Amino acid sequence: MSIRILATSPLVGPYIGNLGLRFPELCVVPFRSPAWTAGLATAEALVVLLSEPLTEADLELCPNLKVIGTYSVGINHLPSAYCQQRGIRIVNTPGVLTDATADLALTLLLALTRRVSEGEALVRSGQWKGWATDLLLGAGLSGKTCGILGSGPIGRAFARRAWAIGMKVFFWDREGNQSPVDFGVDIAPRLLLDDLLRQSSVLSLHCPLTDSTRGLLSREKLALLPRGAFLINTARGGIFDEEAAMDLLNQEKIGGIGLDVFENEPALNPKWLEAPRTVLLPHLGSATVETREAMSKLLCDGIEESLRGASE
Ligand SMILES: O=CC(=O)O
Repeated sequence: MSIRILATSPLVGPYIGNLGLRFPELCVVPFRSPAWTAGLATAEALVVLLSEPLTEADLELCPNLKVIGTYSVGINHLPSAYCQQRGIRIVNTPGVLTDATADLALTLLLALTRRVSEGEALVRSGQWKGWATDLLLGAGLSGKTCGILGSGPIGRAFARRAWAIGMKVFFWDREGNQSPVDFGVDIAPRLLLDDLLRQSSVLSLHCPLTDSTRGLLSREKLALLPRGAFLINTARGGIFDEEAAMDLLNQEKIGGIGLDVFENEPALNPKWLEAPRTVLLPHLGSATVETREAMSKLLCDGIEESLRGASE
């Protein structure tokens, strides 16, 4: 039987299994295993994870390919321009992971500013001597400014959360676009990047990784942040210069960094493990049962629609 749908994971929930009932030519095998490579020759649909980058050369081996489903909202691991040229549809999972990702960004921000990891480590170490006036004092957020890079659904969802804890919100997305952003509970100004950086006590990244956002926050740009600012990234590694951010952190110019994503993850720069005032998570933005199931459903529905649409 020749393979029509080539997936690298059963995903969360019953949806890939159900798709297999309707398309028996579905096969789940590890990414880049010999069986996966062999399946490319007949595959009409590929299902991959965000940690499984596809190249043009891979897709050259798929003469029948109609659709690629990625279990992520980000599509920076796929050759989009090539897909467009060949009429290969990309199905991703926007919308359903918005709240989970914004929740995680807020979790990082609160954990960082209220020194949650240090407090927990102290309690678990058995060294806690009791309540003290100056024990692990953190930074308050109410009344402070929050700059948000990216005014898409996740940036706006994070803005609502920042607003709810009393922060004053500003956005930036594309240079030159200065129309205010209505984020559902308030309307926030959109600033030029340098102005936003100069004013952000907290900077949270919510833009995709593209040719125009890769390396966007260079050493010079990061240096514009006010002394003691907090940087949160739940978007993608590669948007800011990690070495420069670590230098600014060590010089106490940056107050703290909360990261869910890294350049070259999971092989992170070992300096992160030694860096002070950081909270580091293993790319958990969409990691709730409800969200991952909703992502599976959206992805499998999109694959089915693409295959049926193509054969009708
Ligand atoms: O990072 C997570 C995603 O792109 O879904």
